[in-house]
Amino acid sequence: MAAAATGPPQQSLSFSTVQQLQSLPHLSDYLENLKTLTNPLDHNQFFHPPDADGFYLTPSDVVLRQIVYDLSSSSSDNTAPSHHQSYHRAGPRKQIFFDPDHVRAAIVTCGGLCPGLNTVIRELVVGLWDLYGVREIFGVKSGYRGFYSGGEPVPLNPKLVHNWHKRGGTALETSRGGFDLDKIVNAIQHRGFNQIYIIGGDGTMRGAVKIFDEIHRRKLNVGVVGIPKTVDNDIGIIDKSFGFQTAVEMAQQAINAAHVEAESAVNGIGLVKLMGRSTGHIALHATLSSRDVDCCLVPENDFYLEGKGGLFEFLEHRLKQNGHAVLVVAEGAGQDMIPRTDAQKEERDESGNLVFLDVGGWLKSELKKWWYRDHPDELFTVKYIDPTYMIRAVHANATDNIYCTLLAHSAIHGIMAGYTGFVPGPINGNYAYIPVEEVSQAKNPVNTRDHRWAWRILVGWRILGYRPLYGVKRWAFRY
Ligand SMILES: Nc1ncnc2c1ncn2[C@@H]1O[C@H](COP(=O)(O)OP(=O)(O)OP(=O)(O)O)[C@@H](O)[C@H]1O
Ligand SMILES: O=P(O)(O)OC[C@H]1O[C@](O)(CO)[C@@H](O)[C@@H]1O
Ligand SMILES: [Mg+2]
Repeated sequence: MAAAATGPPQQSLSFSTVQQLQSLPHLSDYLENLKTLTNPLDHNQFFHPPDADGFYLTPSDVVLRQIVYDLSSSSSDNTAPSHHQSYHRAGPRKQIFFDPDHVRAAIVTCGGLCPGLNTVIRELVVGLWDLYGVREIFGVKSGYRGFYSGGEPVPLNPKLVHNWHKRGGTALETSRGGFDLDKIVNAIQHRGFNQIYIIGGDGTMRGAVKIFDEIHRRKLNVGVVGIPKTVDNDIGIIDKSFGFQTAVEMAQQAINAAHVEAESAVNGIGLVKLMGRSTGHIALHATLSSRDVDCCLVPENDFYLEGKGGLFEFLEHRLKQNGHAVLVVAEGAGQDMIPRTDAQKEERDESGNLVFLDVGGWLKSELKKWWYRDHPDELFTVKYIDPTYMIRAVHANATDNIYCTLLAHSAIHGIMAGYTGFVPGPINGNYAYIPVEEVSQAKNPVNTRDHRWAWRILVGWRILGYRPLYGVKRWAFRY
């Protein structure tokens, strides 16, 4: 192609990056003489395509982790080993390592709720049943503790779960805490489970690593797969977690209400608190998609209230300019600024997560103090909306439902093929198998530094005062 008449000078650049294939644990790593069978999909009239060779995946089918490179740079982050990694592609294999007649699958959900949990459970059941002919599928009730306490696992079948994708929550129930490794693995052995599907967030994945390690140590013929669930979208490597988009969509209702309330008052502020313990993805995406939000506070960026570049100065400006303002805050933002008693400093939930204080309630009271101190004679209103569980206690939207289905089926194909200690997930749009240990350590903060996300950085910069005070609406349109 001819070089453009104007524009940057063209350089000849070469691209030779060696991709390291991330090894994936397999039952044959520690068990000898495992029998293999031909995949029953071979005889499935709906699945078996004319070109069977192209249908099944082999170990040479990989997904690249890094697809964006700076070809002119040899010393940039692009050379970091993690960016050169590739992962096995998810999907059915020609040979399977489990006889479907001998599979006893267990499904468990742990941690907080997330839209799509029931869809994943449903699709695990339907997929195991219809694709592979598995008939012994059990739901473990109430999280990790359900393996060893609280009654018998529930037998599951397609008829029972047929409409579960239309229900929020988890029909298997969930809980925090109760992780007792020995009791869990003893129960797995005692009940004869040989495929364990563990659906949960970062804490759950750390537990899954321990279960996988213990099963490995005991040399059990048991496959373990983690299915990452986090409404906060705080799990790394994968593109995003299921339920996140649904939550962002649900948050719009709260933002709309805050906007209406703010607009309808003199010097009105609509304040919305959204979930996000350590990451501000929900707050940020809800902000940017709404176009009604003036300021978004996320845990990844510190902010301050008073003085030049502080939140109050920004709001003062917006109220003068626009008569009202909408503020969105992620629950994990500003936690260091809220006064805590000694008891509150120590308070943790059953899983050991620090219990957060209500940043929304605190901000509301600080805003009022500020306004009436500086403007004693002017009207002012703060309407605080905390939709908390309303954004996650719903069923998944259409996009998340498809995502959950692909995740569940990827998990089944992987475990039937003998892989274990892995997580299925989309990387750059393609489903891959990632070692659960790697996923359990990978975080996914909002990237406030990368130039590709300049529009995001502005959200924080504006508050810190490095930029003129512009609303998100205006900046978001520019990019
Ligand atoms: N380091 C760990 N080792 C073993 N088990 C853990 C660990 N961290 C958490 N768990 C267990 O995992 C389960 C879920 O953990 P947690 O309550 O932190 O939720 P999560 O999986 O992080 O989900 P989310 O935070 O998205 O709601 C609990 O049963 C908890 O005891
Ligand atoms: O009140 P629960 O059920 O412990 O869950 C609240 C937490 O769970 C999450 O939804 C997911 O970690 C967080 O955003 C929130 O802090
Ligand atoms: Mg968590």
